[in-house]
Amino acid sequence: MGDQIVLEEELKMGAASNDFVRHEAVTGSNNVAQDPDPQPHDGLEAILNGGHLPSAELEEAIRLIYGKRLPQLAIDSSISDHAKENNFQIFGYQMKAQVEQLRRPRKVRIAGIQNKIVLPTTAPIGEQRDAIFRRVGQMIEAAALAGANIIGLQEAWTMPFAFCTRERLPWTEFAESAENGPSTKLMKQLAAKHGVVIISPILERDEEKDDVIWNTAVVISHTGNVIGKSRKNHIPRVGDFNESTYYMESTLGHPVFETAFGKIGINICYGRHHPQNWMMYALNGAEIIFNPSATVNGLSESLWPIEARNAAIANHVFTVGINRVGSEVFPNEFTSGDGKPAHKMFGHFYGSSYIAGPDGTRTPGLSRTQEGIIICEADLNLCRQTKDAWGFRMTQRLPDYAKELTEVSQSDYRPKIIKEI
Ligand SMILES: NC(=O)NCCC(=O)O
Repeated sequence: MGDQIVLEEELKMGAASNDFVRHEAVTGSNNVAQDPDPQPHDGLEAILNGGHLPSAELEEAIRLIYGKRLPQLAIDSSISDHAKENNFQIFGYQMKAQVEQLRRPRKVRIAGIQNKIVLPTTAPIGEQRDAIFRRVGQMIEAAALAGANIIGLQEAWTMPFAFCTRERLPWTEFAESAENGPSTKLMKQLAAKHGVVIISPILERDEEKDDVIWNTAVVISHTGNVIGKSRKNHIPRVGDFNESTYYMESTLGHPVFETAFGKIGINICYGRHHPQNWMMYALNGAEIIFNPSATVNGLSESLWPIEARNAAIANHVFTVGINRVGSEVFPNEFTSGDGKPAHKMFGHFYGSSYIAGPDGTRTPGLSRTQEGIIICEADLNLCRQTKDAWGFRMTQRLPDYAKELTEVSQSDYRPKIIKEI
């Protein structure tokens, strides 16, 4: 309970700062006209839960949208009250498997956390970072108190998503060592204190090797040790996602980490558009694949509910889509290379984090506008059960595709299009 009182105090501070950022975002000079979604809707779940549908139709809508109505996971009222008072959501669901005779259920509570930046992007870098540390630290505490075993954070959670600016300083000051940088130190403490695995996606400065920067997810064991790291395999060159200015594609391949709670892989953001990326983590043995993201409305929202869910189905795994939330305003104008006026605001990061199961069911999403924690108690036996039922591993004909892909990837390859003569 002591923890929870600290949590409450600190969360109040975080919520107050967040309101400030939201206010800045909509009133700052030359931003109002540029914000494509100045008053974002809270999302599908707010519509479904808004009492618009008679109960039979609501049930049918839920079945059609999510696959089925998943049983809710009971969250202690002291935790959900804390969350409400401090302006973040916390929801839990269960994805069950059939009972087997020879294997015990392998229940694991998987959590995803979506957060906003706390201070304006004009604040000193150390202060911005520490304020985010406090807020996310508090949300991790809440997730752990709700029984989460593996907690995934959003892409580059320690900083504003400043890559739109193409400026180096001050943003590259957020980069830190994956092994012993400030966020890793904090995550190690929290992981050991609560016995949870944490996936901490950061901007990495490889201090051991040429000081280069990477987009990296650090995996911290429930013991508080760093198990390893995975890096972003596909770097976007779309819209304002000017990330190729800062870092290169990973050279680490598709590592899978065996944690105390299951085998996990991390497919960072833009990698979710690449089915082979998900597939390689699954082929390397992942049972849960996290997709820490930062993406905005007007670009990817129609893709978001489909991609991680489809990957769960195609690969017989659980997937966790975690997206940043809020609007971020930068001190200097930048352009999007589309002939439109220069602006200071990156669009609206629409949150909507969710968890999907190998059987194609998914949890409802978190809000499009609010910070939150989504938890799913998943029985990992469902991976093998679905594999046995659908058998994609037997029917996917990998050797044939390997041969054809080798041919297609040669520069002199020409598509085999057969035309009527
Ligand atoms: N962070 C990132 O890779 N965003 C690209 C946009 C998207 O993939 O939706």
